[in-house]
Amino acid sequence: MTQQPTFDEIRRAPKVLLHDHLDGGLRPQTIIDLARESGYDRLPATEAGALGDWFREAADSGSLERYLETFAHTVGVMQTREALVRVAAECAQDLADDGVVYAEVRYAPELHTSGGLSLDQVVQAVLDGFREGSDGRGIRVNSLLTAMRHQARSMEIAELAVRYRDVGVAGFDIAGAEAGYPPTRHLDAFEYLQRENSHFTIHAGEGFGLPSIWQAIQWCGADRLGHGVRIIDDIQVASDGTAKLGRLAAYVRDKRIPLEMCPTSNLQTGAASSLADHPIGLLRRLYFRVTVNTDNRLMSGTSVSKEFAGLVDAFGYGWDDLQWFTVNAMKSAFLPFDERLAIINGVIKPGFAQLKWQA
Ligand SMILES: O=c1[nH]cnc2c1ncn2[C@@H]1O[C@H](CO)[C@@H](O)[C@H]1O
Ligand SMILES: [Zn+2]
Repeated sequence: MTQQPTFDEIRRAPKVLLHDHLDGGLRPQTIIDLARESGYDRLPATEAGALGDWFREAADSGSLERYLETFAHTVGVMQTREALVRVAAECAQDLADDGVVYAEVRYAPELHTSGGLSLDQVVQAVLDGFREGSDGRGIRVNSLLTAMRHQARSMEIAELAVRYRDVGVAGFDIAGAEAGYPPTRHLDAFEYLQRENSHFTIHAGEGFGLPSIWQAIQWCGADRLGHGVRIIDDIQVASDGTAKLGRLAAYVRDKRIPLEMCPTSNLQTGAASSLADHPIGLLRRLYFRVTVNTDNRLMSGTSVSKEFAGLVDAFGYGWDDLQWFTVNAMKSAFLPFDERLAIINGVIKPGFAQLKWQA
């Protein structure tokens, strides 16, 4: 009971994933296959092991902008219906193999139209892939549609998200380089989504600090924050460990605004310097609504189980902590309340109870 969860036990626990990019989670061999089929000739390596290494190393640059450059190769091979169905199906399979029972996986439809697909065709292909890959595997995967923050198509993408909301699109997001592209550039899209009673999350407080988080919440009305790590800039910790929250940090905690934290990704982009120093330790101690996520499984060589195992090592977390993160994530999902409750009470709690009992 007091033993630390092992990696194998963590893998068997029912987990929830809210922040994972479809174009950041391809299997290296799939990239190679799809590049060959489509004639994409710019891959930096042609052997799966070497290509996986290249992504992890290239993404480990200390800069969000350089990290994002690696997506040219994944997006480059995701331009046909067949490619999108395959990538989405394999994503669902890989998450199920990792023990994920509910996932919201995001991607930017506007990045997948250079082969002639319409935005609707892109969304339909990914929905079909998730359905195919989830079938019979004890996982449910919904889509989040992302708009790129440096582009001007957010209204179109928001409308797309609303159009598909009853058939597997759970919400909307904006992503891309943060500095210089404040979320308020897309205010019309967020106001439209609010009028439609729709859900959205915003990447904020990763490559840029508090003003970005403040805008995302107080101007745009974000339901959740992608990353949100820089919220610690609004928290002062005294030498005796007591913490004083500024007004924004207090608001985020009081309103139970979910933080979609992605520890390994933050180490690569320089948003945190080491796992032991990652703000997740403090934020968990202060009972912010922290969730644990992968961001980009390919670029970070990670999975939800690996993120959990890393946190167990760094902070000594036990089963109760891992269950708390998981229930937090399920409570924060863009699903109807009764469906969230059914997964918490019917899947998560019994699954963790069994593992705790065995440990
Ligand atoms: O951590 C991140 N921060 C900001 N943008 C990101 C991150 N990871 C991926 N993307 C961006 O989101 C797009 C759609 O999935 C990706 O193509 C990438 O440009
Ligand atoms: Zn992200």
